[in-house]
Amino acid sequence: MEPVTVATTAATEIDGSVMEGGGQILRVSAALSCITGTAIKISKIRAGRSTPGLRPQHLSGLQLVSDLCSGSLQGASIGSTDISLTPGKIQSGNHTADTQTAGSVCLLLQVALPCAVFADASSQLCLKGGTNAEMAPQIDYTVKVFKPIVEKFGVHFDCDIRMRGYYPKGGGEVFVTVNPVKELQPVTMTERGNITKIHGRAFVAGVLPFKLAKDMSAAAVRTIRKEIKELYINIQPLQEKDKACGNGNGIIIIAESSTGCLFAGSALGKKGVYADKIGIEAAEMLLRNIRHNGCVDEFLQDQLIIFMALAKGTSRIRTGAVTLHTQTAIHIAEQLTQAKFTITKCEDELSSNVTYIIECQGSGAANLHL
Ligand SMILES: Nc1ncnc2c1ncn2[C@@H]1O[C@H](COP(=O)(O)OP(=O)(O)OP(=O)(O)O)[C@@H](O)[C@H]1O
Repeated sequence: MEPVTVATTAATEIDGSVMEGGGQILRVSAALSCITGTAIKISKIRAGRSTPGLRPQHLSGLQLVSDLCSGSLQGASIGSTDISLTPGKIQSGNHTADTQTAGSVCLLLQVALPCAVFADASSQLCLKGGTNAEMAPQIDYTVKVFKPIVEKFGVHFDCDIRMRGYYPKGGGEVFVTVNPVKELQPVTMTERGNITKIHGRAFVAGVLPFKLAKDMSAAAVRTIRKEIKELYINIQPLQEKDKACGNGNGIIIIAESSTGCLFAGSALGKKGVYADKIGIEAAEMLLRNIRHNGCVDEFLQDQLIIFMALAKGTSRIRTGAVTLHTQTAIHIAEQLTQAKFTITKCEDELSSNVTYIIECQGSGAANLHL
């Protein structure tokens, strides 16, 4: 058992440049610092990136965690490469974070959610920034793919998308209510089953013509059809009206399996890129993620590591190729908790399919406030 306590010992040093070397190291280590009560010092933050140090999304994520755990956050400003966080008691209630850019609200939730689960009562998080941003989950991914799967660990939250926001303006706002839990349950997801359903949304917002949404959807359906003949594919073209700030377009396509696995492919419109290409990009991402016989896509993999590390008991998840993001999250989780991960390669001789089982003996973090 790892009690949720107030930090008393020397700070654990985290190398922010290790492995993937990006913002994820900050989120996993800050959340685990908050939950385990361990003070941390992170150095060489995003050292290998073209703009090293904290970007607005990382800074507001750290400030949010510090606020959530009544912590002391030192050295955190835009561009800082060294910060320290000394956590206090996790506070339920209202917390707000604003990237003031199109920085992803989903990445704010990624760092805050595990912390809020260990509060003494429910938390209300008002998160502002981009809802559908590049290199991050789209909010639709967080709600339709991530949420049903983390519920298996016992993590329950509701998300009200009050305003969508896109690059470069941002201006999106989501309101998330998180319920606390005593401890997290381990999860086993090793049987992929058959793909039974493919659905999604292709959207335009602001001044962009509705035709773009229809073109993204049609191109995505055509691409998926080449590999999957028998299933009805419903990718709804949508015009975002009142609840959207600025201009944007994008698509997310979700596949469901007979055993409850969820996979997604997604893409966002970019200046000068044809809508068809956006649709094809998302469809190819989805196909890539269901071609292997794993139970999660390349993104959910890394997003589940912190919950596996915190759960009480052994979790097992079958994946496709293990990403560097996942390996990095494991590295940090093992540094800050007693969790032990192993990765086993599984080769299916009949199908020549290669999958991996990520197994974790969780640290069994206990919420002593409940
Ligand atoms: N298309 C996508 N769908 C779902 N999740 C995604 C998608 N793209 C990225 N993610 C998730 O977003 C997170 C991105 O983490 P990452 O550390 O790369 O971002 P970051 O904080 O912007 O840092 P950096 O700029 O240093 O890379 C990961 O958890 C990843 O799984």
